[in-house]
Amino acid sequence: MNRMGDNRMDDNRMSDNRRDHGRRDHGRTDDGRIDDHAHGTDDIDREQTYVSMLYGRLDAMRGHARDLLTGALAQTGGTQQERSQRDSTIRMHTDRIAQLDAVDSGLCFGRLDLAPSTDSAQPEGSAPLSDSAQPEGSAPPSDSAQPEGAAPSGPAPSAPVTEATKERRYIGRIGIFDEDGDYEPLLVDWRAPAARPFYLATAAAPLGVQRRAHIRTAGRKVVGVDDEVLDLALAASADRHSRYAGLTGEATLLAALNATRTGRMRDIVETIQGEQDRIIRADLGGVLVVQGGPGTGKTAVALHRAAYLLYTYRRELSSRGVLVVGPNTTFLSYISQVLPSLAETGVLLRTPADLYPGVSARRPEPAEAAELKGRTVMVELLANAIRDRQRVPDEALEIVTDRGSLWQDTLRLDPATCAEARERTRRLGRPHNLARPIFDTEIIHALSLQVAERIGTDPYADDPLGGDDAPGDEQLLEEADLAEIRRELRADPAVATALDWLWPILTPQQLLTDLYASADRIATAAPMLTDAQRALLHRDRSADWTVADVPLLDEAVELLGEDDRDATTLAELRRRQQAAYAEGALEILHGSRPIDLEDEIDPEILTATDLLDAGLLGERHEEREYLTAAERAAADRTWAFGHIIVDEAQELSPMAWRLLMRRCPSRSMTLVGDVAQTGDLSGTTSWARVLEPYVGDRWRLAELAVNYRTPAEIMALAGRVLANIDPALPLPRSVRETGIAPELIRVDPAELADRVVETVRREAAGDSGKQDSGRQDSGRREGGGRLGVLVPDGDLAELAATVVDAVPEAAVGDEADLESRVVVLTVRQAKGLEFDSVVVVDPAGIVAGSERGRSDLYVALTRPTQRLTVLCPGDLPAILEAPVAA
Ligand SMILES: Nc1ncnc2c1ncn2[C@@H]1O[C@H](COP(=O)(O)OP(=O)(O)OP(=O)(O)O)[C@@H](O)[C@H]1O
Repeated sequence: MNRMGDNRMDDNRMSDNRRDHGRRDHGRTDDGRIDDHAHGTDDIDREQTYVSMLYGRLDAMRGHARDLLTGALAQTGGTQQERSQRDSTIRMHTDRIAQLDAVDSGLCFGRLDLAPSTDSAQPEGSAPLSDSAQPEGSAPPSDSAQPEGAAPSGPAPSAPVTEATKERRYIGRIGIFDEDGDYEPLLVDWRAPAARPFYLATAAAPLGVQRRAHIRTAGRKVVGVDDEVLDLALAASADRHSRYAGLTGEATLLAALNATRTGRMRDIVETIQGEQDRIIRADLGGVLVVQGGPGTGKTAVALHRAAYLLYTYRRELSSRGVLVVGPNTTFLSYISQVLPSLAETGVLLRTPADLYPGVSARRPEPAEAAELKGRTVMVELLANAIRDRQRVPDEALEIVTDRGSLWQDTLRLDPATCAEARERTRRLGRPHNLARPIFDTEIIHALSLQVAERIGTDPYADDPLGGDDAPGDEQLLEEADLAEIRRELRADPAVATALDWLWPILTPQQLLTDLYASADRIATAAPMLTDAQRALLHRDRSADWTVADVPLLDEAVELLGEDDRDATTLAELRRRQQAAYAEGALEILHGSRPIDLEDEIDPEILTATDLLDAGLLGERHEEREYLTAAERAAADRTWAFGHIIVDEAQELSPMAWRLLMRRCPSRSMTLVGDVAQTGDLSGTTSWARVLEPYVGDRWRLAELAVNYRTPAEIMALAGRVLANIDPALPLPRSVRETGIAPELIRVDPAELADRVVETVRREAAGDSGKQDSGRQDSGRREGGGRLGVLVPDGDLAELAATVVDAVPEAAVGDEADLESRVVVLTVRQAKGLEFDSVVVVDPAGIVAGSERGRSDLYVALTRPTQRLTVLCPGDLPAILEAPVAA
């Protein structure tokens, strides 16, 4: 295992009232070369002019893409190949329009003023920086600026830099080039090497940057410019008064961190910090583990890394696709906007419950059962269960054949023949379903000998006078006759029934359903388990699948061999996806038609929706080639992804790791998580243990140590719980203080529900009732935003009902709408989420609820961005009273 460069920041906490620290003093640092204005309206006006120009270009690019799409949609007929080509073109233009729509908000967010003739020096321990504004060659980036360009592959060489780009470089969500002027970069994609100094430059290592500006916009309007001057002397003097050196774009960062949450995660492209940037841009190959405490930006980093990899290694990844695995559907919907806002739509987002195509595992089950199913002993158990289905009858099987009068008879398969056929077949070591033809051959052969004996034996073989056969040659049938008999036996329904009984073709679903439903089958397959463990597996035949069943289904396919029926399902899935896609293309085109058409549709103007009728749509459905890698991968269990990113990776069971590793034979993976937050019993507390079977010690570790979410006051309380989990685990340092202490409230257990409602009403109404420093921040809305109520598993139903009674718009449990003002969840359901204000109900109940209850409480306490209230029925639990770990 290699540790990536030291990512820790020293003493970098900000409080709201210090947010102006580090802003530039324009008078002191003007180098005379850069057009310098007083910070204020002049700055804003100047940036507005530039930003408006960029939007003009964006609109032109969109208009062009729309015209191309309209043209492609208008084409009809042609050969199969031409139609297929046309559909790929339609897909490309549709995606392009969607991308350009997505980057409209916050198109340009940064500016670098560079020292004259200074190359951006390469930061220590990082990939080389270059002045190139695009990832490959001198053409505009194919992914962002133009769909038809050559796709880049691998880190890019430098491109020549013009005087203009040396002096001032604008950074944004996509690259835009001056098509009328030598393709000079007007806006540099944040992922391009040329944008890197925006994230990495510091006063101590300015990388050629003299000034960095964060441009804040609302819609297309510039509303603020936050400047930083990267001047060592100025920074040194400021640092003497600062406790938070090392952060970039402090003012913009603080505004983002303090902003009221919406229930959807935002991208952090404007304020990525140096330690995060190094992870985002780490090499594609190998396994990278990102370990970090709560709120350190692991999820944000993982998603931006996906966008970066797709940009930099597009050729490799667009054909194999990128899979992002998150803990549950609520979490996926929480993060669902991030990649589209970065103009990346081709990533497949999945929960562990959805990794087996065609199965959506939603049934909850006891934690102990899930833990047992997550153990690797299940591989042996499944293999046993399959062997158990390869039967040998206790007595001879009678098969009444139906093959014409010649040899219509009852054949007999005795146990010894069946056992021998089974043994010979097993010895070849093929998966069960794929071995069936071999078993069939063995049995058919045995039966054909029986038939031959009955109809082909020479009655006079022993009679030297009875015929012209040589003495002892009893068989009158020739090989061709025997082959005919075998063919007829194969076609005989009675023989087929016998074969199905002896060696049934099984789907993984059948295998597991039959196994779980039979105590006898479980006993045979699981001699290594205790009675109590075997009882955990037993369940009703009609019960739905659980998350822990998914890796077992997948493992079962490996042991059984692929079943043809999966291919049929796949074909149907593809057909439906194509239909949905074609409709989507029309919708997008309709949605992004020129604004002036919205008001008054001109009947003279022909739009693509007029040209593409239902018949054509139907024809388009026949085509298969234009599915993206992500869409094809979603329906294909055997798909090998180009890269896999796993969030909350500490929660995966050993069996789930086996499944994921099968999906990524190249082992190009980013695993983000926190071993202090592991809640599932089958999750891990050691990355080395998880990875050893797959990559030995050949993996890299990057650590994130700064908490961007949870204020210092709340982390001090959470630190007590962490020290109780493991005093050796480091507590991430909060980047900011709010001056609001968490409230720990003892309540009468009999009044718990009432007190929950009272607190929810108070928080939802915005009357926090707490001491506040009186500071008001631009991004902060006192009492506004989202409230999370986190309760012990067993209390969810009752407490949620009480809360919904009082606050009808409250959302509850699995798949809750996170945009609701109030959301009631168990801690497990709140994994990875955050709220402006959190009410943790019954911490002792949360701790007692599971063997990993202390980790659950740690997770619960670290969800707020602003305020925390803890309601404790009875006494305060000791775990919250313990001294803060050193
Ligand atoms: N560089 C940054 N700029 C702005 N916001 C950031 C930055 N880094 C992290 N954040 C914000 O901090 C919050 C926590 O980030 P994130 O959810 O990615 O953390 P995490 O490490 O995955 O947390 P957990 O393990 O607790 O789920 C999010 O609101 C995220 O947007």
